[in-house]
Amino acid sequence: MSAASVEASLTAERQKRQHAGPLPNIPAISLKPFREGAEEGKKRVAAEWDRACREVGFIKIVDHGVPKEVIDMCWSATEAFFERPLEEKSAVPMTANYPYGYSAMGGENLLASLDKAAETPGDLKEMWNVCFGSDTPAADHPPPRWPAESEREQLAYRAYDRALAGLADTLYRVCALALGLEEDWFVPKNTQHRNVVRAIHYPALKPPAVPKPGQVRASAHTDYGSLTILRLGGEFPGGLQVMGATGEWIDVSTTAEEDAFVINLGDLMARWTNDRWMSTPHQVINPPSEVAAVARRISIAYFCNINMDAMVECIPSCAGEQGSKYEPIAAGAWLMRKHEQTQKGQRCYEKGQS
Ligand SMILES: O=C(O)CCC(=O)C(=O)O
Ligand SMILES: [Fe+2]
Repeated sequence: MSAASVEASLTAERQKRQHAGPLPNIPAISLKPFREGAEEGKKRVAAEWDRACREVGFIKIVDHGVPKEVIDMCWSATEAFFERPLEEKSAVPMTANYPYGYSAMGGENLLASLDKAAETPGDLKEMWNVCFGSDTPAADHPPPRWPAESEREQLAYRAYDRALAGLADTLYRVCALALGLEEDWFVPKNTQHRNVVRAIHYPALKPPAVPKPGQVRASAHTDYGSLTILRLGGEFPGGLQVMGATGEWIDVSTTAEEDAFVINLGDLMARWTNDRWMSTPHQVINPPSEVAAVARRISIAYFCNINMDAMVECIPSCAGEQGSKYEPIAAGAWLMRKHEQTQKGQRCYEKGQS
């Protein structure tokens, strides 16, 4: 993908945002009134959520109800995982057919998910992905694969997955009310969900490991699924940036004290809502060179993916006067095509396919 075509695709995203006024930062929403259950509080949260999804597509949530111990356990299991020798991590590789497991430094190029031929170098990160699935998984759901002697990681990730699946359920309920649907509208779409815990390690950049021209920690992209729930680390500058209303990049970080998750919407949600809500471009930039040799960063993303065979077609309350803008698509087919695009050396999609 040439620099010009990257710019063109990001410009299109910027144009979509022109209707919204510039916002100084991403909005923050407390889930407390929703979790308390009173109708009035739920409605208020849903209205804030709708506005944030229409104008920004990125939201900080606080009072989310996920126990701190569960987050801390997953965090320390993640640090321990990335300290394993490369052979142990590589024992469970991410492949074209298994979109989970371990992906080594440079193994993914997120920019490639926006177009068909990204020629920039792979992203400066390694990743560990686990998909536990729902309590009633599809028959073809692959059981999670683990490296040897990983009981601690397995327990910590399992607990995190459970807690985040619960949070995802709450967020889908907020989405449903925000779209004028019955609160449990998304429940049947998630009976066989494929939510993924993705731990990401962006190592410190010590010479000779310095970025190649154009190489960044996570290249500009939009997420593919419905909702992403991010837990951010990183006490150093050089982190997540989100495209704001007028196309500028906004730095997004969280502090330990605020105990927030950062939520963003993915392409399927934008499509489902007929672009009422945004799947916002974002990236992770490199740390400034003065601190690059020590500035390691970890984040844990939780990608909420609905049932693979669920059809995504314009939600009735989003059709408006113009009607549906997109053809219905199966969620799984969409996700797998995106995954294949980003795997280095596995560009098995047809050229010319959109
Ligand atoms: O690490 C982060 O802060 C964001 C990662 C991300 O956007 C992704 O993996 O899709
Ligand atoms: Fe992302």
